[in-house]
Amino acid sequence: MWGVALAIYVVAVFHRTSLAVAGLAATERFDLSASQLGAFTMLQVLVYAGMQVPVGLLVDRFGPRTVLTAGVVTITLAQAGFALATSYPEALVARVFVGLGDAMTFICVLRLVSSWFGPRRIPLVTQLTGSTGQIGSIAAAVPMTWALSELGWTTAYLVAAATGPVLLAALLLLVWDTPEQRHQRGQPMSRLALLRTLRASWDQPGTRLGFWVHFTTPFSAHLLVLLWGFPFLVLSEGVSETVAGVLLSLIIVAVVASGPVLGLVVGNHPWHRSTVALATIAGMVVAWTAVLAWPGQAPLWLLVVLVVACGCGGPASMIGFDVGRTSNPPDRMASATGIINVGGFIAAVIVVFGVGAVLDLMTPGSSTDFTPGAFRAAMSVQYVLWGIGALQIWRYRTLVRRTLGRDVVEGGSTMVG
Ligand SMILES: N[C@@H](Cc1c[nH]cn1)C(=O)NCC(=O)O
Repeated sequence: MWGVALAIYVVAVFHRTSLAVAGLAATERFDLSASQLGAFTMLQVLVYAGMQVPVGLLVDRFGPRTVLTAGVVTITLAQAGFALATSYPEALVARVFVGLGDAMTFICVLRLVSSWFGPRRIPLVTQLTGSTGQIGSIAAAVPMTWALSELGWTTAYLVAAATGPVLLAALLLLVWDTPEQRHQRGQPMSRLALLRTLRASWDQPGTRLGFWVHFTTPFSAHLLVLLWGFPFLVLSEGVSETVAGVLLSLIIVAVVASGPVLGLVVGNHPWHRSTVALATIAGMVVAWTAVLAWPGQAPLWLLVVLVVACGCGGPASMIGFDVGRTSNPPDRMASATGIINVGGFIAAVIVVFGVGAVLDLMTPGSSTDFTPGAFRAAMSVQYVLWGIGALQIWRYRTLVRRTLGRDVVEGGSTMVG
């Protein structure tokens, strides 16, 4: 069951990131400007984030199997549509539906993990799920580059979409909502009741703690991988483009390698989950401070330390989901997961735009010849988010520790009420 759910998540991450290496091909095929190309990713991510809370509510109501089925069908048809699109509007609509299908995946997989595994195993399996999922983005890089050049746009994307029917068959055959029930439905709810459920999830200090953990831990890795890592390393730290590429790939290696370690630590010491999150944040702050304060260009070993520290932030963000799980009753778990997942998205958007804005401010005219000084100031935007996030984590961890006894948390049980 978990293998099938995990494969669906890996493929969703693949579809999500499959445009990253196809930018040039997309520009030629649809005759796009740079901002039109950016709109693909922006729209897809916005839909993904905007759907987190509604999808969480749908999972609580209809069960993960049903919503995951809808997700696989949606993302497969969307990717097939993207393969066949011949105009910019058609391709844009296809990317919107890729974001929609993607939004239906992760929450369902986490819900299945919490129904199928024992409380002590859940943190480790959750981490393995998150880390393994990132393999999808590796598959979307090298094999997709090859497929685009050898098979061409339409065939490459159609082959990617062809995984859908296979996954759908496996899902329908093997995935049940719980070991006892094929479908686990929640109560039908009026709009008012839905709002009440959301309110109740948000009112739980544990959901807020999860939100702030997910807000504070992964944005540094997103900042480097999504946009600014490459120019920062090349223009400010003076490494070659090849070394910059290797350092950015090392982030994914750190994500995949540190996930299981964090899962084991958190599974064995659930009372200290937020301490682990805070320690990971402290590690990133120290590494960034050393790099930014280093006179001139930082040595390579320090840049390696930096990317590894940032990579650990991805798995640390999964602690947020675990806190949300143990702070909410099962029938509200998915909506709490949706709320928590939005935290990481908000922080990533703020930091990517914040760094861009400071770079623009520090660089006269419309030049993109950013200086090391401009990069130092721009990257320092992160301290504001770390500061706010760490304070909120501290605040809500104090509240959660008052609400949930240590024995309850260490028993790994899901809170009821
Ligand atoms: N925190 C990420 C997943 C992750 C795990 N390890 C590194 N990254 C997350 O929230 N993912 C949501 C999704 O839909 O992928």
